[in-house]
Order: sequence, then structure tokens, then C-alpha cells
Amino acid sequence: MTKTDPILIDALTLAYGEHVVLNRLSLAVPAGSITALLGGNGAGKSTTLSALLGFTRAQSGTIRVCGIDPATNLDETRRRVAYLPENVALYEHLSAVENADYLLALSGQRQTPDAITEALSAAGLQERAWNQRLGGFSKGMRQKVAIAVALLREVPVLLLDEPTSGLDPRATADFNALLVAVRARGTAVLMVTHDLLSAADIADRIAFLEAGRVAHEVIASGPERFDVRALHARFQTGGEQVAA
Ligand SMILES: Nc1ncnc2c1ncn2[C@@H]1O[C@H](COP(=O)(O)OP(=O)(O)OP(=O)(O)O)[C@@H](O)[C@H]1O
Repeated sequence: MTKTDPILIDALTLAYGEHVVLNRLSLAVPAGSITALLGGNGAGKSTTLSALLGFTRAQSGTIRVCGIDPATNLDETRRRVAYLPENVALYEHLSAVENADYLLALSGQRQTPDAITEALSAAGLQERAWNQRLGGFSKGMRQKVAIAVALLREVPVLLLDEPTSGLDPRATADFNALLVAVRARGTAVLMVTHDLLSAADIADRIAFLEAGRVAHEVIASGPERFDVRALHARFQTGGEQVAA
């Protein structure tokens, strides 16, 4: 953990009423890296994202997005963050290009039509879909529009909540390839997921959230990838047997 990491959480405690969800949670995501945040249902993964987005306030501890406290400087934080929820919210009656144009305008980061189609292409959306209304789009196609907008915004921080849930293996592989490209641009990526295969394939670090804090963290070393069976076993036993 260094002070310059774009995502920095230190000793964060967050409770809903009496229910302590995050208990002195510490987590850092360096620039140009992907961290997968794993944990059982209700472990506090989405709450962590919510705190980073400034939607939910912690009781104590430190949270910084590119050095900015989301709790006190929401606008500056959101300018630096792209967030993909599990079900991306886009405008059904607008085309892919119009959605991108409108969302970029909302964030004050408008781009030329050429730049938009280039980003949709880079995100893997086929040209025939660029000017179609979103009504008939699959979940994978919607994710591509959303990630194209994130690419165009050139944000230093990307937060994802279960991005591959409901995607078929091919769409998942395509999406993961996009995340790898986003990482190569220097973005800090924090991905909440139950998809152990994707985490093993693309994450640089995997953090296990238990009892409101990171109970275990594994870091990929060189070309070695994580062992999916060992990640799975971690969920079964809560043991310490995960190796990179
Ligand atoms: N707005 C809220 N008010 C009260 N309790 C909440 C609120 N949001 C979440 N919680 C509770 O906080 C705990 C953590 O929820 P959270 O959604 O962060 O878990 P999660 O790890 O993302 O779970 P899942 O894998 O099921 O999505 C849960 O017990 C949940 O019921």
C-alpha cells in the first residue's frame, strides 16, 4: 500500500445501524492493476464499492480515490471513477452511439462521433449495432457500451460489481480481455465478483473479504496464475491454502 495508489482504504469501519459491515478494512489497488474482491454473500463487497463512490459514509478510517475523499468531495471523485453495476443502466430508447454521447455529456467529457465509434469498436461491439436502440441488446452488448464509455472517459479508477454474472463463457472472455486492455492504460481496477475463473485469469491480486476485513490476499507472481480449485476451497473451508 502506498499513498499514491488510486484506490486506498485504510482501517475503514462502516456500520448500518448496529450492524458492522466493514471492520477496519484495509485495501489498496495500484495503478495499472486489477484486484478481485471475493467474499460470501453479505460480506460487504458492494458496500466497499458504495463507500468508494461516496454513496455510503463510513464511521471511521480513511478512504481515498486518487487522493480525494469521496465523502467530502463527491464531484471530484466521480470525475475520476467509472462504475459498472451488475446490471448496467443505459437508455433503452437511445442507440449505442447516442447512449455513449449522452453519458459523456452528463459527465462533462464529450467526445467526437468518431472517437465514440472507435471506442465501441475497441470494446468489441459490432458495427451493425452501433446505431441500434438498446432495447434488443444482450447483457454482453450492454457491458460493451458501458466499458466503451469508461474507455472514452479515460478515468484512472474502474469499479465493477459482478460484471460477468449472466455472461456466457465467450462473452466473459471478451469482457475480461477488455479489462486487461483497461489495465494496460494504467487504470486501477477493483472488481467485485463471485466468478473465480475470471478472477484467476485476469486479477493481479485477489482479496478475500471476511468479517468486514481482508482476511487473506494473494498476489500473482509473474506469468503464474491463480489456482481456481484453491480459490474455491477457500470458500469451502475459510482456510489459508490459497497460493498464487
Ligand atoms: N442500505 C443498507 N441498509 C442496511 N443494511 C445494508 C444496506 N446495504 C447492505 N446492507 C447489509 O450489509 C451487509 C453487506 O452487504 P453487501 O451488499 O455489501 O454484501 P456483498 O458482499 O456485496 O454481498 P453479495 O455477494 O450477496 O452481493 C449485508 O448484511 C446487507 O444486508
